[in-house]
Amino acid sequence: METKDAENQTITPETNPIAYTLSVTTPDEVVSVVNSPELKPASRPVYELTRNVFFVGFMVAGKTSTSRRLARQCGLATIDLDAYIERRERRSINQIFATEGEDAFRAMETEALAEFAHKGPMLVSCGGGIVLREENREILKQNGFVVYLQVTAEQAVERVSDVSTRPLFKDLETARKTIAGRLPMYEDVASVSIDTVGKSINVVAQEIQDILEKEGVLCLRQK
Ligand SMILES: Nc1ncnc2c1ncn2[C@@H]1O[C@H](COP(=O)(O)OP(=O)(O)O)[C@@H](O)[C@H]1O
Ligand SMILES: O=C(O)C1=C[C@@H](OP(=O)(O)O)[C@@H](O)[C@H](O)C1
Ligand SMILES: [Mg+2]
Repeated sequence: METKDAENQTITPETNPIAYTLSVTTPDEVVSVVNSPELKPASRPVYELTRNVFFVGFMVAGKTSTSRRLARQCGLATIDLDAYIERRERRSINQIFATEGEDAFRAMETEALAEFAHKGPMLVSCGGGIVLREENREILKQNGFVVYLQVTAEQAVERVSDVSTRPLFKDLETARKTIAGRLPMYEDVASVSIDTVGKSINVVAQEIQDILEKEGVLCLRQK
């Protein structure tokens, strides 16, 4: 499938490796893009990861946007599990929920997580419900550094512009209950927790970069 950027130019591994990794349809593609000898010097990654970094947290915490921002500022590969599932299935998350139900989606989510856990290291933004399955929590804990982005139900409602793309996002009361119910699971997997309330995506991304460098998860590339 051909991918275009904001100027409607075709994105290839050579022209824009970071954007390209957002749209792969097989896990092996990410590895070949990032390690491609064809990359122009200007496109080569500046930093490298020593481990995967998984982003978890409730819907609209900023997992997708923050991991993309960090990928761009550090020159890292990133994959969004929801976007990957949508491209591979050629259907939206909403359509998958509507036609096959949540259990079928959760099975696809586990499969995608397990695939990417061993293709990195890379930034992996997960869907908000990734922590629901114990199997997933084990994969997260054993295969990388887990960044838990915290958000309140009030802030989530303020941020969410279009609930129709998130079948499980209903209203403030449901968001409160879901966050409370998932909290122990997010805390169980978290290597670090970051409060995102009142902070911009750029500020959160910089905070994460500083933590990853301090923890030795993110290093300047040697060559
Ligand atoms: N820290 C933030 N400050 C303001 N808006 C944010 C922040 N993080 C995310 N958003 C906005 O919230 C919406 C959902 O963000 P997204 O990254 O898709 O969240 P998630 O992947 O956690 O569901 C987007 O419109 C995004 O611009
Ligand atoms: O919290 C959840 O159960 C879900 C979160 C969504 O991802 P985001 O957290 O990126 O919105 C998406 O995976 C699906 O709609 C289910
Ligand atoms: Mg997301």
